[in-house]
Amino acid sequence: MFLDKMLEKLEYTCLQGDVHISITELVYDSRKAGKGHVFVCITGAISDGHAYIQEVVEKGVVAIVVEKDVPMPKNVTVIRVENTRQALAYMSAAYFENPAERLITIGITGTKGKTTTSYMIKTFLENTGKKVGLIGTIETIIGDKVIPANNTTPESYILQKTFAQMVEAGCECVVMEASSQGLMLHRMDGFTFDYGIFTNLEPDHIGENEHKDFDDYLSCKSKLFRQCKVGLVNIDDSHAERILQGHTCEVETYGFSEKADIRATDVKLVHRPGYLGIAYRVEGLMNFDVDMNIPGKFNVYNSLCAIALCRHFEVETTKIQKALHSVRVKGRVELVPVSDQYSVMIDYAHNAMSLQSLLTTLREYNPKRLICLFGCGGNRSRSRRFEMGEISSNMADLTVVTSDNPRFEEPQDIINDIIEGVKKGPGKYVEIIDRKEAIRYCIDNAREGDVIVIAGKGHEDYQEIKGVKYHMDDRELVKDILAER
Ligand SMILES: CC(=O)N[C@H]1[C@@H](OP(=O)(O)OP(=O)(O)OC[C@H]2O[C@@H](n3ccc(=O)[nH]c3=O)[C@H](O)[C@@H]2O)O[C@H](CO)[C@@H](O)[C@@H]1O[C@H](C)C(=O)N[C@@H](C)C(=O)N[C@H](CCC(=O)O)C(=O)O
Ligand SMILES: Nc1ncnc2c1ncn2[C@@H]1O[C@H](COP(=O)(O)OP(=O)(O)OP(=O)(O)O)[C@@H](O)[C@H]1O
Ligand SMILES: N[C@H](CCC[C@H](N)C(=O)O)C(=O)O
Ligand SMILES: [Mg+2]
Repeated sequence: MFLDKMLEKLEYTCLQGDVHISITELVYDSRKAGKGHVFVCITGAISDGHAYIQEVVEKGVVAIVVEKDVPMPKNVTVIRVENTRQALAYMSAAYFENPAERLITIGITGTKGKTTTSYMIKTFLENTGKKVGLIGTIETIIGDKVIPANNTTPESYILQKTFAQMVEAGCECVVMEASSQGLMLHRMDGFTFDYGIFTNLEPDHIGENEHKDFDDYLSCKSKLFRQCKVGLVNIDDSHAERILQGHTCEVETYGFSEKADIRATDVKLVHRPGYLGIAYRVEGLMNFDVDMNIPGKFNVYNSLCAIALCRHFEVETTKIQKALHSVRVKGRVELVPVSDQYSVMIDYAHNAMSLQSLLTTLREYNPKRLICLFGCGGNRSRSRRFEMGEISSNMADLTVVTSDNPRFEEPQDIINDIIEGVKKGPGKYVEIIDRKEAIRYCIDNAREGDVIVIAGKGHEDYQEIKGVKYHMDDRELVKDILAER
């Protein structure tokens, strides 16, 4: 492909050389650069692509794209843009021949519920015979191919490449999570979503390398509604109006509010031994009953917005009802069969909002005791630790503080932060740094009627320590502990 074709939709200045040159590959990592490539210099969180110009020129790169002043390398085209991440997105879309235009694209943003909703939508749409690709926190699914995820929303080049592979695999639709960082870092620039979904908003992802404050977080999420054709918005969320500020899409609303286009009413918790579920009625633009065998009031929101979306695809009501009865998402309110006497649940709640909503909804099922085990990730928003500690202390009968992914921090330091939060509330707590031993403690001390929540790691099958991911899966830990008893 010619460089000028890749730059077509971008504003740029050619500082040196010719733009009508043939390019063999688009790269943004010097380690992958080679002859005939164009290299886009990204200013990253850890390193700066502009520092590798000499290296890539020696490897035979014919053009570079920069956003900073750099010494001019010889015999190479140099393109200057305002923002190289944005340039990478536009160039990637062009390089893969705008695959998003050949897919129905559905993007979901919000603090919580994105992953759950995306699987519900995929399941519903597949019931109409459509082939649906998925991109999110757990994995990317392209037809029969499943690739574990690195990021919830991948870098633009990977995203566009994935879209192209989906088109190739015969997918008609793609449902994806649009993370706030993904929106902030221009990973989804260069195409328009057919549908944008807003689940909810609470402060999160605020801190070093993440968002500078709540306004920035909110404004990144709102970007989706200037980049989609139809927006489906949770009208009950107090931030809905701000999320829609400056929107350019058609808007449809869902929620419990009388004003919502699609409403949930008559919510009933379903509690049978070894079974926690929820039932409700859909009203407004659609009318039917729903009975789900996954728990949690928040799953009313998740399923309601998936239903609202499916209305646009004319999915038959009976198919939605059937799909909802069987839908399950790995590591999201996932019940592990352990005992008839008590319940063990693996969940991905790893911030204040999710833990609060999780524990609130589990309380409603009237467990004898609610036991909450969790740790917090290192090198992530520190405020999560104090907040989660306090919430658990206020809402659980017993909090078991342990390790999550410490990354480059000391596990004990993270635990100390959590305990500072726990101490603000009235709850009892124990501290067991080793995650397996902490789970063992919960199981050894379980009593009839208890609900034990193992929170924070959900689908993850690793524990990340100092840059290395060691195999660890909460499901396997539970199984091993039971076998060792
Ligand atoms: C902190 C952060 O956001 N890191 C992400 C980011 O890294 P970065 O671009 O800052 O990379 P960097 O290492 O500083 O390097 C800068 C540039 O120099 C280049 N480089 C680097 C070294 C070298 O030798 N040569 C070279 O050319 C790199 O290729 C890059 O282009 O860009 C990478 C590629 O897109 C991401 O994989 C990586 O995500 C890491 C894994 C991450 O954990 N990110 C989190 C914060 C994140 O994005 N989370 C959101 C939301 C999660 C959710 O709540 O669901 C997500 O969407 O995943
Ligand atoms: N609509 C919701 N509102 C509040 N909490 C929710 C909602 N849906 C799920 N949760 C809680 O949040 C956790 C994460 O849910 P899910 O993975 O669907 O959200 P997400 O938006 O994809 O999160 P992440 O950004 O971490 O990937 C669940 O395990 C559950 O505890
Ligand atoms: N996508 C989230 C995942 C956090 C999950 C938790 N287990 C942790 O490691 O902090 C993040 O990167 O902030
Ligand atoms: Mg997710």
